[in-house]
Amino acid sequence: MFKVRIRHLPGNEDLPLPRQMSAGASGFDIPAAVTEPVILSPGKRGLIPAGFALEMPQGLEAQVRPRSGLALKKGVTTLNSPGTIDADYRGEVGVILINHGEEPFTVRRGDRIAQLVFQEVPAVRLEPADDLASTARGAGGFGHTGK
Ligand SMILES: O=c1ccn([C@H]2C[C@H](O)[C@@H](COP(=O)(O)OP(=O)(O)OP(=O)(O)O)O2)c(=O)[nH]1
Repeated sequence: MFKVRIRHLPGNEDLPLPRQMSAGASGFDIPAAVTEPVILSPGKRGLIPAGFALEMPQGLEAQVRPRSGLALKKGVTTLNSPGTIDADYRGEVGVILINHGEEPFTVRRGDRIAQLVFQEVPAVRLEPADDLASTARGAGGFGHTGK
């Protein structure tokens, strides 16, 4: 179990904290912290504030992921999916939403627009090398095995 500290930014104490909607849910749903409704026209994107900031232990990240219901029913998703919240980021979490649907989409205060999933991030040091170990795949990629 990891402990992640969270604080509402001033003026957002009325919003619920992100929460898991079932005991086994991976994600903590993020309520929108817009003060006025925001309308995303078809094809448009916007940065929706979440109204809170996080303090994670080093070695964790938080991913901002879409909600499948919004994606399926409205065509609304997170553009940079998954968004990355770094362990050392102390600013307000934001959700970059895009409307791929045919209808305008309205974001209202408190709407659950995305979800936060916490992940462990291994410590990695990149080591410059002249040769890389060979494999059967080699440089094949991008669909080289066919359909
Ligand atoms: O969906 C997102 C993605 C990022 N962030 C915040 C937290 C993250 O730690 C910071 C930087 O994100 P990222 O590294 O993806 O952005 P960048 O474009 O590389 O900007 P920077 O140069 O600030 O790192 O922005 C969010 O609030 N929501």
